[in-house]
Amino acid sequence: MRTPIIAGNWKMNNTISEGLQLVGGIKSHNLNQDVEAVLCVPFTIIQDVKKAVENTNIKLGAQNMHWEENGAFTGEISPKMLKELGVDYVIIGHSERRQYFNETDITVNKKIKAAISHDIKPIVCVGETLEEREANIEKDVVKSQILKAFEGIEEKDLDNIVIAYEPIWAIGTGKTASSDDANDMILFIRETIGEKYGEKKNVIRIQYGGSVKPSNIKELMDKSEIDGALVGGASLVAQDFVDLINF
Ligand SMILES: O=C[C@H](O)COP(=O)(O)O
Repeated sequence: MRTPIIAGNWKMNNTISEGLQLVGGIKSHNLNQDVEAVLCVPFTIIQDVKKAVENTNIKLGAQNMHWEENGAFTGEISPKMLKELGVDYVIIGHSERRQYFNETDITVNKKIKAAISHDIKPIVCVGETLEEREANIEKDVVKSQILKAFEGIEEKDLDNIVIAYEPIWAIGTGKTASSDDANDMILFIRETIGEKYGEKKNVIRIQYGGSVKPSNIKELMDKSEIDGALVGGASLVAQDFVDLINF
């Protein structure tokens, strides 16, 4: 039985005061304790959100990190720094990082290894573009992303890795993949993991992401292979995020 995990990705939104107001709104509701709730917040708010979620079951995440512990990498944040702040999760390889910041399958792989070695759980993002889906190569694309991301990753680490399948055409567009299409691709990802790791495929949690909102969460979560959601826009509204956790 895989524990459902719903993670909010605030992206580049919320100052400290705005973020604390949002967390306050979320905390003022009862949250389903059987669902793991994660807030992936900007680096500038991590310390404050950490304090704000103390004594709750809400977990803390970052949205990116470098793979080295320290060094001459101006503007970067290391896994060691995140660990010191008490971060539980880190998003790796989000399509916006791949698209705008030259994130590659190679850097994704290095970052996953660095996260694991610092005891931070990576949320590894994969997904195809609209052009790739229209060319019917979406499964080839996603399989290649998965195999490259998991190069050199040991079977024992799969318990602590989450995959997020996010078709790029569904991110922030209001277009959601149908729950059947999302489930079909997530099953395919699970089978791909199975080819490499055997029965461990049944342990790894795989989320769907892309225009997830209170009105479609239940249909997605009812699918056999979908273990949760990585949520952008709807995670910025306290009531919506609460409704997602309490689907
Ligand atoms: O990380 C979250 C995804 O990019 C989805 O964003 P969205 O829910 O705004 O479509």
